[in-house]
Amino acid sequence: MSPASLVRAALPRLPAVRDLVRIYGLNAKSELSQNFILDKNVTDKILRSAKLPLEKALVVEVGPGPGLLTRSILDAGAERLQLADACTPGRVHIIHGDVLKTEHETVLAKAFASQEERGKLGVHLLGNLPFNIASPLLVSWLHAAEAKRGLFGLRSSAAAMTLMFQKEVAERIVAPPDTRERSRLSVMAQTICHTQITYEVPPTVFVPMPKVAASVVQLLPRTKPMLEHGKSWKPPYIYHEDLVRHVFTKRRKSMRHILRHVIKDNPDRADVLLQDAGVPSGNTRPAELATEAFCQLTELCYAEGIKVPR
Ligand SMILES: C[S@@+](CC[C@H](N)C(=O)[O-])C[C@H]1O[C@@H](n2cnc3c(N)ncnc32)[C@H](O)[C@@H]1O
Repeated sequence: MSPASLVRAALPRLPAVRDLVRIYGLNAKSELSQNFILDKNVTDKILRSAKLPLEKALVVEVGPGPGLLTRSILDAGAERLQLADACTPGRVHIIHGDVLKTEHETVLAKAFASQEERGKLGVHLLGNLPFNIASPLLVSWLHAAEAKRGLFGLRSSAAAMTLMFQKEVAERIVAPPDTRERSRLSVMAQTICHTQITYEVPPTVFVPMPKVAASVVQLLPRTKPMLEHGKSWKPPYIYHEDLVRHVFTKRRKSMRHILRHVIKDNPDRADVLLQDAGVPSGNTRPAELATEAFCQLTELCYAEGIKVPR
């Protein structure tokens, strides 16, 4: 028996999640986007498809609900929910609160007794996210990853994210240029991370069954950020966000048209900037633009002090 399985064998058995749901009379609340997975085969598959080395990692799970995904995380070797806490002392720390309002520092302070310990572990953010807050949460993490802040600032390789989204949102996050799904979220995410769908989850595995399917997306922060291009300065990510958002609000227009309206006092500059950013033609539409070209355009516009409508 391996040491890990010895520890596991010595622990009291956790009640089955289906029993916990029954014992505590848990009802999924739609206002909290609660759709639970009560099949461990599914949560194990989510973990396996993530292919993450979790043994030496702090795993931060958002919205554990009845805790089945939590069990799969623990079985994958990560550090250890209330009942799970009692059965696996010290491995689970629970923070009650709105994830959008919880400071990363609160999580770090719960997980690590000292500053020195923080550098020793990688961080993985995992979760079957509440669909109603998934996109704003991801964007806030992208900002933190870009700035190497909080949970994303512990090591040179920033925190990996393995997160379940509504299928349609997942497809937007990973969408390459020239696809129907290509959107603001695709460019924002792909500027900072390598993205891929690792697992498609059919609606039938959730209780209650949602109207839409879900997909697990893995986002691995790039070691060489796209917004730098070897320069000693870089435009703020928030400026990039403003430009990308503005451009996609006019997704049916050409890039030339959009940019000419942004640079009202010198519209003829638009073609030069697009050319310098490597955009093949002024007629290119926002969804056809590669992430690299968006980043170059952001750099050029920022360097020229161009104000982007918010
Ligand atoms: C889709 S359920 C997933 C539950 C569980 N992980 C599973 O897979 O069965 C989303 C969970 O996030 C929680 N949640 C909803 N809004 C939240 C918020 N703003 N902050 C933290 N958790 C939230 C819900 O209570 C629920 O437990």
